[in-house]
Amino acid sequence: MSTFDFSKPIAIGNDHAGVEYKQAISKWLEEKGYTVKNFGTDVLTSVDYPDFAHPTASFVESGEAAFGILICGSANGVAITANKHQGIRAGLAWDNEVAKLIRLHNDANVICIPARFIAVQYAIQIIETFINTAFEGGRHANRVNKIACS
Ligand SMILES: O=C(CO)[C@H](O)[C@H](O)[C@H](O)COP(=O)(O)O
Repeated sequence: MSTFDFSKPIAIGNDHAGVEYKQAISKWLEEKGYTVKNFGTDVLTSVDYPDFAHPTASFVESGEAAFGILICGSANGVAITANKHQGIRAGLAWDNEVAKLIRLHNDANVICIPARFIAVQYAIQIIETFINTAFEGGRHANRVNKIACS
């Protein structure tokens, strides 16, 4: 069961390593009836991932998105960048189990996909798992509430 508000768009951002994955993921999401807002580059020319991860994260942080998807080569650059935003909990997901855990335990609102390490169809499966998993709360809520630093 998803707890995301799909009256809002899904924000998606990527660098040059994530262009093709962004296109395939966006197509799949739109075919499923979701609205996607693109903050990523659409060309393969080398770019700097923070220029795309920050705007994506800002849109999620402002409450305008259901959640965010970020894609780069290893997913680390975009995850590190997004997690600089106070309202963002960005989790790196390379398989279904981890995608489930970043929702169940961490209430992640951004999923970061490593395009150079997993197949595109598997990336789509991972995102489907993320969408269909709700935060478990309980002991995890105490921990999530302690993440923010002043
Ligand atoms: O930032 C990253 C790793 O932390 C991303 O994987 C980038 O996509 C990667 O660094 C880009 O590398 P490139 O050699 O400039 O294509």
